[in-house]
Amino acid sequence: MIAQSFYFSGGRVLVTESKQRQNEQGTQTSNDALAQQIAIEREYVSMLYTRLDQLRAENESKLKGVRRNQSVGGHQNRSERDAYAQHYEDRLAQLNAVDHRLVFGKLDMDDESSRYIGRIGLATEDHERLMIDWRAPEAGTFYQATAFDRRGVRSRRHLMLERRDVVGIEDDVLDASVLEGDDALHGEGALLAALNRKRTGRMGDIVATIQAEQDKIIRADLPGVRVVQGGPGTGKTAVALHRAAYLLYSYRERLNNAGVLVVGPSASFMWYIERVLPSLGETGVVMSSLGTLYPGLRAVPETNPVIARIKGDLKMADVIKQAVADRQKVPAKNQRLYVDSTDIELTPKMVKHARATARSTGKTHNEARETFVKVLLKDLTKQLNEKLDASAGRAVDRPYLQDDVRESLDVRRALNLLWMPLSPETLVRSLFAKRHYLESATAGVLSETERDLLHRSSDAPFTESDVPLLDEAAELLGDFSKVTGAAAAARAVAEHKANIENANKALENMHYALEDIGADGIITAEQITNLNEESISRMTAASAANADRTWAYGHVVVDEAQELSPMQWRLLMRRCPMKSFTIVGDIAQASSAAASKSWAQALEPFVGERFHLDELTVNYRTPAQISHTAVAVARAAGLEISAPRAVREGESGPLIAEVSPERLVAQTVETVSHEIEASGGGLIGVIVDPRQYAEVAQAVGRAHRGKTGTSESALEHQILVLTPWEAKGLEFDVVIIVEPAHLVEAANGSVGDLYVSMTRPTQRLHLVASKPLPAGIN
Ligand SMILES: Nc1ncnc2c1ncn2[C@@H]1O[C@H](COP(=O)(O)OP(=O)(O)OP(=O)(O)O)[C@@H](O)[C@H]1O
Repeated sequence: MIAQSFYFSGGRVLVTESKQRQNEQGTQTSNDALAQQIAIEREYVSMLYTRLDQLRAENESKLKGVRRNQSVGGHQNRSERDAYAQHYEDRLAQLNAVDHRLVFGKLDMDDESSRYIGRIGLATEDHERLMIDWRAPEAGTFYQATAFDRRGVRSRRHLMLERRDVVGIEDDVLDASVLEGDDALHGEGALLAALNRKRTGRMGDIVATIQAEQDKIIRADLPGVRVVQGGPGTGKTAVALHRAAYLLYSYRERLNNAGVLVVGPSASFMWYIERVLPSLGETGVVMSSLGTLYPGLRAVPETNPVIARIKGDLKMADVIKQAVADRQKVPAKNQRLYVDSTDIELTPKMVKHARATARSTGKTHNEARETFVKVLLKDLTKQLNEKLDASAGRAVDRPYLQDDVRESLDVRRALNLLWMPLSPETLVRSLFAKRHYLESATAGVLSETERDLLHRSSDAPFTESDVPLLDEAAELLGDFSKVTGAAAAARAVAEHKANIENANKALENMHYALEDIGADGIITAEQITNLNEESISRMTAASAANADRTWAYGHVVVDEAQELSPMQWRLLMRRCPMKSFTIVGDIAQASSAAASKSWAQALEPFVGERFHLDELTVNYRTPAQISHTAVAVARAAGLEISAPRAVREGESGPLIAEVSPERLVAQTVETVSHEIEASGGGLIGVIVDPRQYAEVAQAVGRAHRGKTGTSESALEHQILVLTPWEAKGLEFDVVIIVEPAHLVEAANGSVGDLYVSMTRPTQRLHLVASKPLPAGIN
């Protein structure tokens, strides 16, 4: 395959040839011919943008029309119009999202036809095809055709755009006479240009330069569990997200309603990837980090790895089950209860019988409670009736008696204490805070030491490793809101009242906006409130799914999946009963204490051996010299890793500054200052062990005020100070690792965190050390 790149810049055609084939082939293409080619492409691309603008204008005007009429008419009409409005809004959002690099490829086929490949499909008003969506089957050849297997393609052209203008073209001539091997990179010039671009702190899409081994995974069928193993920088995240976009396109009917869930390790990682799918025109995907998988909760990290390992073990499912069973109590002895002024007796035997009947329903704790209460009320009423009959000396019909028993304070208190309605939060909180619950639930499962580690105060925040436990509890406890229905209804009424008040205030300010949509004077505060509440109730599948723990997704994408504990896997498997998963990760990068040792071990409890394993082998991120050193460090520590082939050579291997302990922080600050200049405004990641985090973050922040981000909510800064966990999955132009030996120490001697941190840069890696450097770095 011959790759020829031509960049057009400032009115000049710059010709570059990759692999220096130009001279060998003697195919010096004249600048005039190239300018002519670029002019042809410019004209076509300009026509595509005109069509895009036209479609936008059409959709905008249709949307305006629907909105103008939205508030009038009956409920049925309104919901139809809502559906239309939603449709136009979605389409408009998609058309707006694809402006940047709208088109990026062209195929010239053997039959003399041409196809343009872009972010979406475009056609003329007469349905004549102008551009094919990259996900369509006919676009597959753009990514898959090779000189070995041309698939009817004569030549593949990569178009490079700046704003709406074509600035370069690159042709892969699929010529079997100059076969190079099937693993050659496609559109190498375009690829390298993308890889050398400055990082923005946000991941971008790779749709223009997807490589063949990646494309095969992206376009794989929907059903089943697909694991993608790959070393650092091999494009696992990129592939996973593009696959989500592909599946949503190809299986829209099935996935639109069920939705797709994308799970990543941390909030910083979710922030890093959150723009990729919208840039591909897909907005309806639910994104969640491991800490937010339980609706309504933002869990804090679990800082103690031993606790994380204990809570991540599947044994915890039995612990939670026992914890729930422990809340279905039997009193040790008879209890005297007063109904009006008569006393009756609640015996352990009666409670055991009621409990067995309730449990045999197979319902959840909160639902089965109804049966428990019903059985006991019946027994107690019978007892009371007999007692009253005995004292009256005759049998009397007393239909009101069951109500008297139910309303007795004594009875209510007793039954509540025996089988309390519970929320998952209450169950898990008291399990860890109350010794007797903890002992009972973990007897025979955990050791005394493990139990002590789990014990904590009742006001401790929930951690990430509590999330699957809460989920497990929710599964066994069932719907808590039903039990607390009266309170919830009262809350809803109060909320509605507050909404009307807000709408009243808003109306005062909305005068002009309402005039614009032709509704001024027609709409009341009550109507606005109803409209808003309705639109909340017709939330998109994505937002509804996000708020609902029991939502069954059509597909789940798990990134950095090597970190998941068995309990986290158990939770995710519950989220997708169809077991349609894309799982990407690198077992060698695992650093969480609860992580599995292999994909087979991680998945076996849930799908047995029924998963498909793919491997990615090319490292697109890290320059070769840096990745060699990272691999050497991993191997010196006995990690078995297969090193991916790096696409690029860099300037050098890691740059090492060995200093005294007193100089460590100052040297770090100086390196940052130097790189602000040297990297020409590039993104700089300072990675430091949590124990030294505060000191380093403060020093760097003080020196570079306004430029430094030191928390997950400040990731848009040029300089980021992060722990290795937060840096997972991210990338920077320049990385500075502070005291590499500490990263190993903090991970109990494992080099996983250091290995991951060393593979974050796209350009340069600095190691600032006062302690001896770990083996493998020289
Ligand atoms: N085909 C491609 N074209 C252009 N850029 C690519 C391509 N494949 C990957 N990249 C880029 O390479 C970098 C690494 O990709 P990505 O983060 O997906 O790798 P990863 O395997 O998830 O890495 P890690 O496991 O180390 O976090 C990203 O900047 C991504 O955009």
